[in-house]
Amino acid sequence: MYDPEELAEIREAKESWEEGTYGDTVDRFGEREEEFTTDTGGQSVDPLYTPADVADHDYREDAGFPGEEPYTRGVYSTMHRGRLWTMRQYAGMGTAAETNERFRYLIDEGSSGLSMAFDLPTQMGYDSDAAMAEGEVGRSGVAIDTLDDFETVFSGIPLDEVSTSMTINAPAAVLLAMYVAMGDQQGVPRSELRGTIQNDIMKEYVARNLYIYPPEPSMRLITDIFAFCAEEVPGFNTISISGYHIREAGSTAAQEVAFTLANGIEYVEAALDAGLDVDEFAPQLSFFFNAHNNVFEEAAKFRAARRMWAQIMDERFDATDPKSKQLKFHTQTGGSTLTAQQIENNVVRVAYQALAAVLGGTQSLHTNGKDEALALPTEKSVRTALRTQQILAHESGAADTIDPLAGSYYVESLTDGIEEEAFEILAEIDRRGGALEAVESQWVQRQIQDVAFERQREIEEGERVIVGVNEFRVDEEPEMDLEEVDPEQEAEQRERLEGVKAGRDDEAVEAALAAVREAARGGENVMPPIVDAVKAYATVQEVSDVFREEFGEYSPGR
Ligand SMILES: C[C@H](C(=O)O)C(=O)SCCNC(=O)CCNC(=O)[C@H](O)C(C)(C)COP(=O)(O)OP(=O)(O)OC[C@H]1O[C@@H](n2cnc3c(N)ncnc32)[C@H](O)[C@@H]1OP(=O)(O)O
Repeated sequence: MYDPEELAEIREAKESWEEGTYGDTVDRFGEREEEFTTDTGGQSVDPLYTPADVADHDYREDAGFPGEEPYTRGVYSTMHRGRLWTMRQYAGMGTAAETNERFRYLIDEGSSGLSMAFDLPTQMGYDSDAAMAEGEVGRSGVAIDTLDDFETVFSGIPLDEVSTSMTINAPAAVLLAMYVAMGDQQGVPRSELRGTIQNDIMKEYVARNLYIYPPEPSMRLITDIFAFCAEEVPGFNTISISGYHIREAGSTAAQEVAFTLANGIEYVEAALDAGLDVDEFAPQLSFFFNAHNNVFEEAAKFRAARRMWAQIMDERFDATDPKSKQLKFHTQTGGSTLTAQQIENNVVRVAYQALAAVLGGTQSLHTNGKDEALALPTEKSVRTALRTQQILAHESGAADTIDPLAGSYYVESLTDGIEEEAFEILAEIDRRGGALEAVESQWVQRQIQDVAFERQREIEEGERVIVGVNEFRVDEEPEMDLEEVDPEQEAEQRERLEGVKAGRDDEAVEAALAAVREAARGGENVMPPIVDAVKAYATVQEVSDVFREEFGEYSPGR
């Protein structure tokens, strides 16, 4: 990209700067650290970057233009100038009615998409009246037992006007079926439904641990969803391949990218093995990443991930539809970076993390509430979190030009570095027989644990400064006004479920569940019978139990 002669001059001038102007000062005063590294320690950070650091860059091949391959600069041609990212605050409160209230509040305050958090029993395919559910109903999100709960959650919310993301994995097929049934009830054509189901079982095995079935049938459920959506709900994102939890478990930024894309590759291969055509399902794959504190490293990570996915889809899978190669992603600010000490400092952390996500070209963003690591966020902290996005969108200028960090010698070098490291990890995963093998043998988990352990040591020994935790401490009682879950609501939800069960047509439920079983045993797509079952008010657990009986349950460490 640069004239070789000019480059040689720059290199020479930099050497003389290093020896003279800079070197003299370092000799006299030193620097704050012996070695500077990126937040996750993967790359050392030089004092200064120059054109020499991007000398081997080919602008068109490595950066290109927004909306064009390799999508380094963004998946859409106008990016945030054309449409701001979706402000999508993750929420789910105890009962369906409370969740409906919070959703309406968020929409009134300017949220542009919904993101539904489910309680643990729902995420594990249990109803609120199951013994396993005791003490957990409505705690970490909303309890959904039947379509009746969905009707309450979405009351007054037209599904053709708002897109909804659902953080549901093992029982994703059932909740997707409920969303489709809800749309049918509201008279919204299926082709107009917009949203995302997380549906990412691989990262449950790696980091989040909310799995039910063994890998093979889990993959079958996922590819059935891909096929069903391609036919019936083509605008829905069928999966949100998530690096977020991998990073929360302690990975580096490069590992986050590598393990997430490796899981993506595993899904594409499973779908191809199931006989789908790559361009039929790949446009609706979506991704989900974390944003930690190092603004430049994080922005570079998003750029690298886009460039890598385009290459993988092109070279490995021969995708031809441009949409198959566009890595669209949601970002959530880093939960593990929040501190209980001086809780208001979290607002500042979240703002930097959100800036990184926007500079990195995110499609959708959740900004954490300052209290989110401790409890469900209060209405006030949710509002501040949303306002953080609105200030970024309307006051900071960060959304006014596309990929503004491109061309920064530093950020381009970081982008290259993350890409290189992540491709090396992908090659190692290939050598180990693919992502599933690497996860089942615990290799992936061990890689993450090693980094997490080292990071914890650095914090404990004061090598890594966490403001308010190991430095800049104050001696004060944390002032916290945390959201509390009403203990009565568990009993209320059980009664509600009992009422639905008493009022439904049991024979219709039996027949619908039998059809689900038949599809599970045979090769038919399981989605149409699940839609029928939820319309008959079969519960999440009743459908999940059919699969438990047919597929068995997973226990790790075979
Ligand atoms: C931690 C916690 C836990 O563990 O419990 C969690 O997991 S929370 C996990 C929470 N997860 C989430 O919330 C995941 C959210 N994910 C998503 O929303 C999706 O997967 C996403 C990342 C693809 C974003 O989808 P989205 O609908 O918000 O945004 P899109 O980018 O698809 O844009 C919406 C529509 O606008 C169009 N559009 C957007 N921008 C432009 C532009 N500049 N020019 C022209 N068109 C544009 C798109 O083509 C699309 O249209 P069209 O639709 O017609 O193509």
